[in-house]
Amino acid sequence: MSELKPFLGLLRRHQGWVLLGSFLGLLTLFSSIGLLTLSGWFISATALAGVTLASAQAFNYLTPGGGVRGFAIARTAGRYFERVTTHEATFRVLAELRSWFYAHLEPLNPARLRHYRSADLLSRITSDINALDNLYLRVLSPSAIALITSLLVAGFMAWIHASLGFLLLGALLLAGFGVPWLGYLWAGQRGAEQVQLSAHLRARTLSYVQGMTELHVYAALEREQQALAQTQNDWLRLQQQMSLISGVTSALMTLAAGLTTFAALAIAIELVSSENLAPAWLALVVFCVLASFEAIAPLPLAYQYLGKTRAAARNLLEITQQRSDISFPDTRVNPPDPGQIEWSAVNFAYEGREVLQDFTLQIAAGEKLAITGHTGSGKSTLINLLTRFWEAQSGEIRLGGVPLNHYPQEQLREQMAILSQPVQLFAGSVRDNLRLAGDDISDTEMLQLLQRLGLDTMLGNEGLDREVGEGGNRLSGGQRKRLGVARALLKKAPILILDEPAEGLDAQSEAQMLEVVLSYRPEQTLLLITHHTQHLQAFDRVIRLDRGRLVGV
Ligand SMILES: Nc1ncnc2c1ncn2[C@@H]1O[C@H](COP(=O)(O)OP(=O)(O)OP(=O)(O)O)[C@@H](O)[C@H]1O
Repeated sequence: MSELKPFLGLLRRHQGWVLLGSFLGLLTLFSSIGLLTLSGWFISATALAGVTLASAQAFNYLTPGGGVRGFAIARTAGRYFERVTTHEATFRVLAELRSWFYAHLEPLNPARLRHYRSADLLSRITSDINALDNLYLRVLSPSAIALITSLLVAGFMAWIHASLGFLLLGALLLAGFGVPWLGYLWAGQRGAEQVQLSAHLRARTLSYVQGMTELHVYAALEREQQALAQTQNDWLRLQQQMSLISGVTSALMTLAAGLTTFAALAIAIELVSSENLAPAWLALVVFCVLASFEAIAPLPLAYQYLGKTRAAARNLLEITQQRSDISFPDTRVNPPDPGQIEWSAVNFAYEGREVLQDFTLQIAAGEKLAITGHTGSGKSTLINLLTRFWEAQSGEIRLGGVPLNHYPQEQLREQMAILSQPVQLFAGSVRDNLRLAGDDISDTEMLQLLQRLGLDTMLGNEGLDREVGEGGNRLSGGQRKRLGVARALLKKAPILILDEPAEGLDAQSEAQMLEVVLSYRPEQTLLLITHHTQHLQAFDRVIRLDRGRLVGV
């Protein structure tokens, strides 16, 4: 259970709401038991009082009647406020959990996250975190309430007669521990399997939806649908097994309540016969015993799903306990030569696969440099190292004359505007996407640049409000690229890095785009990665990378 410890710490931060919710839960349960107990006594006492005229006149109807009404009101109001506060507590804890998880996820560089699928990470941040609401709402608070209630109600019964007290305490402890424990053991690994299977189902569904065009084209739709249906069936089978367990444990609880009530009735009849108990108390005992089982009724379901909660907790901790291998200092640096880039004897391998060998290159501030080379020769890797998404195994990279690892993360990001491969556009308008480059960019500036890049016709009547669709899917490949180039150009940074900006562009659009890129910020250092060797005459230098080494500098 150690995996749940960090989450208990998070609960403590909202202990006011947590305790209030539990207190109201306790109050509601007492009102409910009190209502049934007092009603049982009131009905039988009233009936017995009516046997003779004298006893009927002497009987006080008002106080117990008021008590019944009081309990009924307290139960209704208590239930309402208990729901409000426990849900408030849960939502606060969930919000805290999401921020906590994201705060741990965000610093993990792509190198750390490469083994996770994005649908898997999404699943952790949504359903795994949601599964943790079971911990407070269904496990901790109801268990504490059940224990306190069992002790108090059994104490009350013992006050009536010791044998009734022992019977109720024994039955509540046995059923309250035994049945949930049985549910927990029986569910076993099924809860954990549910977590893995639903993440798998989500990832599979996502890739099915995203890849529908390819699946259609390759006539593989049916095969993928069958695989998806198989995963879904596995998931449903697991759900059925869990439903069977909850059905059986809930039946056991009802059986335990029935048997205990029956035993309590037998004892109470004996006590009434031996005149150790007033006859009117017979119904009180029966109703009180029956109602007290309400305290332990929710426990089996909670403990049955505890395995799921634990698996969700482990999933989250697997991410949050990772430390980024790349750390950034806090103090800003003062680069003497902003825009200058220098790689000195850099060696780099992805998990043992060598990409850069003794790589040395200097780019002067303001220089316009194009890097060409075969696919897979390591061009994009240069960007991965410059952004510190990955760290070189040896050698040094300097930016503006300062070692790269001396830059705080924010300052490092300020140094570069990057068009990555593939370009990432966000669902929203053209303006929303360009705004990422800076909040202070005016519409006029955006429109002028889009016009220079030949993108003004794409805007149509909507202008900058034109929606680009999810991932830019309402734009053509070439329009997406150019919009990405525009965003990179709009960012005021000493260095501009463009990875394959000409991909998907015809020769004329490519020449137009390069002309804009070279002239938009003349003082900016430009590092262009491309397979296209035409239109590079205006660059200061064109170099070629071959299997991680420079050739033809
Ligand atoms: N995240 C990664 N993990 C493992 N290997 C990688 C990773 N990224 C790239 N590689 C490998 O590193 C080598 C260099 O990749 P890189 O993307 O730098 O090449 P590139 O020259 O930019 O290729 P292209 O022109 O096709 O974009 C390739 O062999 C590639 O398979």
